[in-house]
Amino acid sequence: MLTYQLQELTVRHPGAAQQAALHSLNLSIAQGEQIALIGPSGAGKTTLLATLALAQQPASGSLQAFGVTPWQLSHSERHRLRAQLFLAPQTPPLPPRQRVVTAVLAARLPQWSLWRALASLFKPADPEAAWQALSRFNLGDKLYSRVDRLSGGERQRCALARLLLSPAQALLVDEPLSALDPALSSLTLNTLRDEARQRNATLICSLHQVELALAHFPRIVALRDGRIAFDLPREQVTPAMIATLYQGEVPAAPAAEIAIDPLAVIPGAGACL
Ligand SMILES: Nc1ncnc2c1ncn2[C@@H]1O[C@H](COP(=O)(O)OP(=O)(O)OP(=O)(O)O)[C@@H](O)[C@H]1O
Repeated sequence: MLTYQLQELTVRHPGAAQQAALHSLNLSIAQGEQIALIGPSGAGKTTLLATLALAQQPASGSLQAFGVTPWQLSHSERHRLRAQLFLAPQTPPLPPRQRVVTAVLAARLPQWSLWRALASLFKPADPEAAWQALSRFNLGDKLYSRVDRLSGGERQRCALARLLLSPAQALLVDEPLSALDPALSSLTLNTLRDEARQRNATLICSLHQVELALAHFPRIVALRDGRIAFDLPREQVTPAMIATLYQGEVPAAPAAEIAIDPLAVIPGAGACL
């Protein structure tokens, strides 16, 4: 079963009508796949994730999600389909004065009645579940903190804890590591991958850290200038391809790390999925 099928998909941002952010993409993604999206700044990674989350309507081409064509559905049918998708944006829009427990439990709002949702604002309905989700990102001690007292990295992990509580079957994560140190980066990617594997969800994660993309993800989709530069199993990604992808850009990873054989930094290469 396919989670996504894109054919000749072109996406333009409102106000940038002349310039497409994504040009004629063709992509098939099977249920349960784990994919890293890489590419230089402005390549189109966020736009692709927003399009897959049905937050951005394509200008042309076709997009199927879970076998249906979302933009041909009624508004309410598309809303129901969105419950199967979870987008964790780069900068999570968490209400600043809210407590972490409430912000995390908000992931369950679509499943709750209005009455239960309102009641949970005053007395969190299932703080134990929120604590467990936060603990998997090493953040259990922040359960009752206010969101605006969290650091940037803690906010990001708080948003990812929401993902664990959502029932989504496609997990779309935009640069989850930008504010995290190396140990937390690995913990975060491992937690996301374990969760996706356990529920057989599809995981698509954009990353600036090429070495972590190669170390954690079996399939690498590289974007440049809104086009797919390559779409390969990580074993087939060469240092030359990475160098070409980031040519003319300041790479996120130091040149020394990019210039080495990617397989050399992959613990148990080929063992994923
Ligand atoms: N809201 C917007 N309005 C107009 N153009 C936009 C908008 N958002 C992004 N773009 C443009 O679309 C293209 C793709 O941007 P996108 O944010 O998807 O790239 P990215 O690969 O995620 O970049 P980064 O790694 O810097 O986050 C860029 O040329 C960008 O300038």
